[in-house]
Amino acid sequence: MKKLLVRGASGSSQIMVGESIANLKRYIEARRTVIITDSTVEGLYRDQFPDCPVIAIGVGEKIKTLETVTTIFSRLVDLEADRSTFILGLGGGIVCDIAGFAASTYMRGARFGFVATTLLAQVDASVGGKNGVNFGGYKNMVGVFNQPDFVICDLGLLKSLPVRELLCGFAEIIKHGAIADPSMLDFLENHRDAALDLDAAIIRHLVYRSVEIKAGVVTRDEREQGERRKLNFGHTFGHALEKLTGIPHGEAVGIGMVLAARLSVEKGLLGRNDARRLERIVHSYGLPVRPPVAVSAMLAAMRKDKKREGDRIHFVFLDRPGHACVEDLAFEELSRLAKSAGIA
Ligand SMILES: O=C(O)C(=O)C[C@@H](O)[C@H](O)[C@H](O)COP(=O)(O)O
Repeated sequence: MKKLLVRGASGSSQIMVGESIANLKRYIEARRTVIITDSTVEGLYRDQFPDCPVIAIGVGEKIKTLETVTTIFSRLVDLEADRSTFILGLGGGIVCDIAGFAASTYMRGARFGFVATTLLAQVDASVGGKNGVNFGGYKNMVGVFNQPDFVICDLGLLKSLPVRELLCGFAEIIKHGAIADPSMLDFLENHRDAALDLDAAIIRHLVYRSVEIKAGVVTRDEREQGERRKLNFGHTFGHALEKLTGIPHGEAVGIGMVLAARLSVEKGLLGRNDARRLERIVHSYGLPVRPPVAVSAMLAAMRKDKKREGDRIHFVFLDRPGHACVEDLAFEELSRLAKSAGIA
């Protein structure tokens, strides 16, 4: 097991890559803990849960709402949970986002931690202290920055993931390589089969390196005033796609990265071959690379993105493989770029 630290205003968060759910009792006091999970994870791992009350929510992006949080609050009240109660989110990105938000707001804040059960949650969603829910169909519109005490990334749990869900996690791993580490892109190309087979050493390296990159960025810019915006590479198009089509987050981000790379070429920042290479990598990890809806519709949906400021948005480009830059861009300029790139 290897540990990494995220330092935030609300405290530090210990990310344990390779720790096992079997050791959970070392990190929590079962008699003071309430577990928030989803029905799928409960069905798979209930026998490995410590002996404490369980709140099981439904599955899928559609339940990432304030209504679900309200249900959780009612259950916490019924259970007589108080501020000394520890909330353990045990599941994928949606469970972690909701559990972190419920914990951060229940009685003005209870302590919380996560066991991240999906690849996407381990390399991205559970790390960094963004907790929240969707609102009005738009992604993560209501939430808080608040670091979990710990995150357990049990790599053994990944074996039970449906393939489509596993591939979504690779989208965020590719993103970390694309924005911060060119050698990770080489690694992803050279070890594709082993990575997809969840070879222990390869997946440990990819999860650890992803968390290392993200932990560094978040520690330097927890509140997303500058560098953290780079973690949104592919997400401006991605979130619009999720809103319009309901495709899973990782697939939307994969397509979003391909589009953002093409706009980076159009802007004269990135070489055409580098954009094509990124597209090949995304495709080779079984992820779609073409948007199922018109880019013009995505551009319209982006106007509701929470990163929008007036008629401008912070858009993440690549200026070389393994390096991102952020520009404050007018929507008009974004449309013009998309048109001249031939994608709108
Ligand atoms: O942690 C971040 O910061 C990120 O942007 C990482 C994203 O991959 C992640 O999907 C995040 O939840 C998106 O945040 P949002 O603020 O764009 O909703």
